[in-house]
Amino acid sequence: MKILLLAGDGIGPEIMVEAEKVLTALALPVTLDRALVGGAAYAAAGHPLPPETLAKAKAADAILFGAVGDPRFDNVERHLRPEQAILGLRAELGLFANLRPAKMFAGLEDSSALRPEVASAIDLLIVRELNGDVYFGEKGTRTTADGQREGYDIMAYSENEVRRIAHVAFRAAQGRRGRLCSVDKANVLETSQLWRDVVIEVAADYPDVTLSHMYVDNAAMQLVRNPGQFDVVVTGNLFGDILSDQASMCVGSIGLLASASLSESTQGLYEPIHGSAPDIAGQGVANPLAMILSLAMLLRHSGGDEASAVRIEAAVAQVLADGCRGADLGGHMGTAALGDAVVAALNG
Ligand SMILES: NC(=O)c1ccc[n+]([C@@H]2O[C@H](COP(=O)([O-])OP(=O)(O)OC[C@H]3O[C@@H](n4cnc5c(N)ncnc54)[C@H](O)[C@@H]3O)[C@@H](O)[C@H]2O)c1
Ligand SMILES: CC(C)[C@H](C(=O)O)[C@@H](O)C(=O)O
Ligand SMILES: [Mg+2]
Repeated sequence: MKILLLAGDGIGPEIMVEAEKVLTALALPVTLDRALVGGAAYAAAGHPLPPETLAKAKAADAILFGAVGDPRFDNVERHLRPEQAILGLRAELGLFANLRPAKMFAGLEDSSALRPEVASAIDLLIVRELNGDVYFGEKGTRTTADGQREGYDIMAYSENEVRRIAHVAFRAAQGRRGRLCSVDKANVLETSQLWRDVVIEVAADYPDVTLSHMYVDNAAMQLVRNPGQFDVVVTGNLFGDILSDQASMCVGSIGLLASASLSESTQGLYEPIHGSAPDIAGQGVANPLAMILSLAMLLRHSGGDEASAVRIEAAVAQVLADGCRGADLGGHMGTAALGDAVVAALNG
């Protein structure tokens, strides 16, 4: 398997080193390649997703992605901003299905932003559509009739886009506890009404899955009131982005949530849900566990290597059960020490 490592910006390179340690410890028959992406690529080559990087991504079986984003480039033209790299990869590779699992690790109940008895029940999967919505609709700024500046981003979903993500979500629910909650804003948005109608149509193919619907404002509330009620949540690009960051604090830290971005093929991109964390970059304190868990998802979904994925996940669970904590979880272990602890648990 050919894996492309795109470390990116901020804490991206720091946490990527730890994932590479884990990969080395597993001694799998993989070939690794690297390329610049994000602000690092913009600084070196004038574009956040240079053609060489995109070509390498297309040729890879899987991509392990750190994070992009650099405050130095927050004011460059939008199409050259570091974040365009990840958006470009999602679009160019047809990565429409973003799986973001959030599960309470044993021993972390007191680290949740929620009460331990509420948090301990969390075992959910957010299936976020990744190729549509306001992210990819027509956007711009214009001048209104009365001379004001106006920004706009068109929210749109075609029925085919909804149908294909709905199938992914229903199949995921079949492999879990058989419950799917579709989150939308159908009381206000036409986009969401079509979303809901199509999800209901697709449900006919999955009589073994119990489908429910929830407005996104209520979903945000229910996620902190009683997160244990959720099994699989399917939602659009923007709502999924927001709800997944929220879910991360319900299980203790954004430094724990991994993700898989999947296409129609076995090719996928795997990344933590967090960003480049400029506020802690370069200090060696970033939590590498989301990155390491993203590697596990890579091996499972693109590598077909369930055994290695389970080994990594068990090692991470062991490390957390043993009390290893970085600053994000109220502890003192640095990025490298946490990576070393996972490797030790793998070998132990
Ligand atoms: N997929 C991506 O590459 C991605 C995702 C989200 C944000 N971003 C970009 O990252 C930059 C920073 O964005 P932001 O600050 O809104 O979000 P962020 O996720 O980078 O950071 C939010 C907060 O969480 C903390 N945090 C994040 N990851 C952590 C980790 N592994 N360990 C410990 N603490 C961690 C940060 O220190 C910060 O306080 C922006 O340029 C943004 O566009 C990129
Ligand atoms: C960096 C940004 C474009 C990205 C998104 O909004 O999808 C990030 O927040 C994420 O969650 O991966
Ligand atoms: Mg996000």
